[in-house]
Formats: sequence, C-alpha cells, structure tokens
Amino acid sequence: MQEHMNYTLLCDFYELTMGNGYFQTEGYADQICYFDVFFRTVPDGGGFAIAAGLEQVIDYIEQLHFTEEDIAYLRSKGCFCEEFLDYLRRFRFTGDIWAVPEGTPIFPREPILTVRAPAIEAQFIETFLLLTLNHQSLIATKTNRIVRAAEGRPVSEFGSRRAQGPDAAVLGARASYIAGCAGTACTLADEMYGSPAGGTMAHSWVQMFPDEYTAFKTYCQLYPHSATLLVDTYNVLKSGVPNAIRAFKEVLLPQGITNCAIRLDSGDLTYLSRKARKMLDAAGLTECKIVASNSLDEYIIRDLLLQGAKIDSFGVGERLITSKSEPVFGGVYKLAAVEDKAGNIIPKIKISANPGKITNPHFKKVFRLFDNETGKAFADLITLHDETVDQTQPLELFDPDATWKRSVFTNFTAKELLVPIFLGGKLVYQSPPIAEMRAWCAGQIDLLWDEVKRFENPHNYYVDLSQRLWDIKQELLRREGN
Ligand SMILES: Nc1ncnc2c1ncn2[C@@H]1O[C@H](COP(=O)(O)OP(=O)(O)OP(=O)(O)O)[C@@H](O)[C@H]1O
Ligand SMILES: O=P(O)(O)OC[C@H]1O[C@H](OP(=O)(O)OP(=O)(O)O)[C@H](O)[C@@H]1O
Ligand SMILES: O=C(O)c1cccnc1
Repeated sequence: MQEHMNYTLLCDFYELTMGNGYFQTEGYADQICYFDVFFRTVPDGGGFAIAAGLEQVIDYIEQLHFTEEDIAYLRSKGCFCEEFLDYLRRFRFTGDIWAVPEGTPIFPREPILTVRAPAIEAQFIETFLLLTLNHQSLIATKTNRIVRAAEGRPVSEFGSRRAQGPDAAVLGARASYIAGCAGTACTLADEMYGSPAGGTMAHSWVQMFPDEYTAFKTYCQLYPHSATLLVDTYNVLKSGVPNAIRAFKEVLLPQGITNCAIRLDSGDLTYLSRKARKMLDAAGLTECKIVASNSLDEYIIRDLLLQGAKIDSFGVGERLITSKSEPVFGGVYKLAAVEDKAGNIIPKIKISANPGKITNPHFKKVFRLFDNETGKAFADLITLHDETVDQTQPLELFDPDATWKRSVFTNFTAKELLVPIFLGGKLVYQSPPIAEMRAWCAGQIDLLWDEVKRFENPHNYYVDLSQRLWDIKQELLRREGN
C-alpha cells in the first residue's frame, strides 16, 4: 500500500527520457514551467465530477526519492547520462502546487491542480498525479451518483472482492466515503483512512450450520446490536424472513433490542422487500431495516425506489468500485506556460483539430461564482493568475465559444477554488480528516442547482474565461494555429 511503497519509478518511461534530455540541453534543466490537470468530459454523461485523491498526491510528492537500486536499474537501461543519474540521487520536488480540496465538485476544462516547478520535476510527476486523481475522482463521481439515487438512504461500499487490485479496493473505498457512502466493507480502508468498516454476513455462514434458523440465532447471540441476517440462501419468503423473525424474537426482543436488519441479495428486490416489510411489520418488528444488494447501481436503485421498494439501505460493490458503466476518468496534464530568465510568464497552448481539446494557456486561477440570493453556484470563471473578481461591480460573462452569448451578473460572491498545497517544495496544506472532506463534498453539492445534478442530459454548467485570458488564447491560436 502507498504508505509502505516507494512509488518514485511509477512513472511513464518518457518522463525520464525527457528529464534526461532537459538535463543535457542548455537552459532547460531549470526551466520553470506550469502544468494544469483538468478533465474534458464528465463520466456517465453527468453534470459534474468530484475531485478526490489529493492526499495521496501529497504523500507521493513528500516521499519522492530515487534509491541506489533505482539508480542502478536506470543505469542498466543504457540511455541516461551519469550526470543525470547523479542528479536523480538528490532529486526532490522543489516547486509549487495548487489544487482543489478533495470532495469539491469540478467541471470540464478547468484546472483542478496546477504545478509550477523546474521542467524535469514538473514533467516527472505527471503519471502518478494523473493516475491518483483520475482513479479516486472516478470512484467519487460514480459513488455520488449512486448515493444521490438512494435519496438519503445509506449506501455501503461492498466492492473490494471485485476491485481491480488492492489499491483500487482500498483507495476506492476511501474515495467512495468522501463522496457520500456511509461506510465500507473494506477493513483496511477503515484502518488506513477512517472510512468506517462494517457489514452483514455471507451465504456461507448460513450454509455452514445445520439449518438457517440456527445460523441466524447464533449470529444474533454473538452480535445482538448489529445483526443483519442474509435471508436469500434458500427461499426468502418461505424460510429466510420467517427464520429471521424467529431469531430476532427469541434472541433480541427479550434483551429489549429492536434495532436489527435483513439483507436481500437476489430476486426481484421490489417484490421481495415489500413482502418482507409486511411480514416484519406483522411480527411487530417495525424497526427492522431491509438492506438490498446484488449488482446495484444508480439506475437500478432509482428504479427500485420508483417501483415502491421498501428498502432502507443499499450495499453496492462491483459497479461502484470499478465504475463499470464508464471506467475511465480522462484527466490530463498539459503544459500551460513557461517562465523566461527574467521570470516573465510565457503562455503555451496545445492546438487540436477538435476544439474541445485545445488547452487554456497561462498560469491561471479558478473562481466559483455564487448567487447571493439563492446561495447557488451559477458559473466558474477561469482568469489569469493576477486577476481578481470585483464583487462590488457587475460582472459580464460570455461563452468562450459563442462569444455573442453574454450575461451580466450582480450580487454574487466569488470564491477561489485552488488552494496552495506546496510552495517552494514545502507542504503548506493539511488535509482535513476524511469525515470533514465528506461533509464538505455534501455541502458543496447542495450549492449546485438540481438541473446540474440530473443523471441524464444535465444542464450545462458554465465554465467561462476572463476577457484577458480569452484574448491571450485567441492570440496564441492565431500565432500557432497557422
Ligand atoms: N425490481 C427490480 N427492478 C430492476 N432491477 C432489479 C429489480 N430487482 C432486482 N434487480 C436487478 O436485476 C439484476 C438481477 O440479477 P441476476 O440476474 O443475477 O438475478 P438474481 O436474482 O440475483 O439471481 P442469482 O440468484 O443468480 O443471484 C440485478 O442487477 C438486480 O439488482
Ligand atoms: O453485487 P455487488 O454490487 O458487487 O455487491 C456485493 C456482492 O458481493 C457478495 O456476493 P458474492 O461475492 O457472494 O457473489 P454473488 O452473491 O454474486 O454470488 C454480496 O452478496 C453481493 O451480492
Ligand atoms: O458485509 C456484507 O454484507 C458484504 C461485504 C462484501 C460483499 N458483499 C457483502
């Protein structure tokens, strides 16, 4: 796991060959440059994504170092000069990083992390930054859709066994908690990151005993305050629910415990939950909760609730932990500017035949604009690094592609999204406890309009450019695009 691993060589090999190249090319080794991390489309056609993974980026940056074994390995590749290998012995990150806090809703094309550092350092960290932010933001974004579909009912993350490897399980559980899961079945995610671990029982527990009732009774005796009995091993309505009722009545009720649950893991979850609810209520177990699982996702959960299922909470595994419907979060790392010897910032652009892939040049800031009357966010504004937004003056925003579409806003508050994380190689940010990230995430999503939160065809939230930034972009397009 991350804490015990040296991930320095978890980079694409070209980061090293470029680094060696910059090192040997006069004037490039110390070239200060700016890179932005941003993404282009929200997975699943959603209206926004959730940023996650920053704490692991911080750990990585702090741990960055090449061991003598790493140097020997790189020497064996035969393509790095000795001076560069010697430089790698002393390699540390000395630059600046700004990023959006974890749990923040984010939108396409805006920087969610910016690096300012000497070229070799800034280039070297690309792979790990992207893989970490892409993975956790993907799982956080998917989880949040699932959690919103559950309309306030707790969702537990059950996916470790189907995750694509240990990091995907543990860090996925971490991201899912930030994005709104109530907890996880992953014990290590609790120990390492504080995402609360808990769970029910497997079919094997029920199969292990001579009969279903004995399995339930034994479990209730062992865990009277957290008994969730899995009722679908044999026959839900004919044996599972009746045996659960019997065990609850014989073991829990005499102790005054009414807090209990059953889990449904197959069949028609609406039909079975409605029938089970009636049986539990008729037995006086009105406080007994019904948990549902079995290849759930946001669409099935929404359907179940529309059908009138009597489900109190959900366990969601494979489709959450793998983000099965859309398993790629396309965050990219693009050069936005370099500094000349005098420290002037020279903006850089990447041009593409696809206008959506043209980058926003320069060292930038992102402001989120909130309407003072409703408190809701209505647009994000990307500006140059030295611009401020004057909240006392009307602000004209325009569509960066269809520039004739303009609106003037008054009575708003502008909040900067990116906060300093490293300055001069020194960590200046303390990640909040994970429960605070989770509360921050929920609070920030509350500030988005419902139209932006639709699962299908959401309202397109505006991410606009300041006039100065737009002018610089157009100038670069004219200069470089011909
Ligand atoms: N009422 C419902 N409406 C929509 N989807 C449902 C409903 N009930 C269950 N589902 C979903 O339908 C799928 C059924 O899965 P599957 O074909 O594996 O059946 P199963 O009943 O789980 O069988 P098995 O006993 O093999 O596990 C699951 O994704 C489940 O969440
Ligand atoms: O379906 P998921 O969303 O991934 O939720 C987790 C699943 O994991 C367990 O199943 P198990 O590994 O025993 O397999 P099975 O129930 O599918 O046979 C559990 O009973 C859930 O069905
Ligand atoms: O605790 C559970 O019920 C659980 C845990 C992992 C996978 N499926 C179910």
